[in-house]
Amino acid sequence: MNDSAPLRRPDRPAVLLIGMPGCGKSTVGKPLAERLNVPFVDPDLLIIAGEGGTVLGDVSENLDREEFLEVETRYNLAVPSEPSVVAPGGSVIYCTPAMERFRTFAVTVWLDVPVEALEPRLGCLKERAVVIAPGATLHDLAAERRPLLEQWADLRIDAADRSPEALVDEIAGRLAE
Ligand SMILES: Nc1ncnc2c1ncn2[C@@H]1O[C@H](COP(=O)(O)OP(=O)(O)O)[C@@H](O)[C@H]1O
Ligand SMILES: O=C(O)C1=C[C@@H](OP(=O)(O)O)[C@@H](O)[C@H](O)C1
Ligand SMILES: [Mg+2]
Repeated sequence: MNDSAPLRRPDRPAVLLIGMPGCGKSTVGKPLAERLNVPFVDPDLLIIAGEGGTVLGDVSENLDREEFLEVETRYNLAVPSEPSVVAPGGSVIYCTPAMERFRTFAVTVWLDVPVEALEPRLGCLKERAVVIAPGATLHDLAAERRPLLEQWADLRIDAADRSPEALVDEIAGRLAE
């Protein structure tokens, strides 16, 4: 993470939201896109529409971890490199080719929410298709993902105990600096 580089650059017209499942990427992404007056893209919805099913779990149930990440990589690689706010599934950080490409046209913002705040927000992890090893806890997952989130993020936002509106204000403000 490089906190001193300018965030807003003409060659990076998109905003990519990353973070643990339940941190609010989809919830914050929509009003952030409205604020920035750009389209909102939720690649998970494109996966469901393209692969069939009503929740992502329908897509993932017959796939192993690597197969699911291949599907996720493919759909994220297809996101247009245009002004937009993109809110993929939290597992996008494992999709290296897609992340390398996002890095060429998006500012990556990490919504950092502690596990204690995520737990009550998350319903069925299986229905959400969370990429988690059998028997692993959300704490295990957060510890595994933190280095990757640090690696990919241009900006970390402390998103604990803050409303989506407050987060939109902060992200839009930081992008305008
Ligand atoms: N800032 C927030 N404060 C309180 N609840 C939130 C906040 N952001 C999201 N939520 C709630 O948490 C749940 C997960 O949000 P979601 O946007 O689906 O997260 P993600 O896309 O990161 O998995 C939803 O029920 C949503 O209403
Ligand atoms: O973090 C994860 O392993 C996942 C989180 C889910 O998305 P959200 O982060 O939007 O909950 C899911 O759709 C994704 O593909 C897998
Ligand atoms: Mg989401």
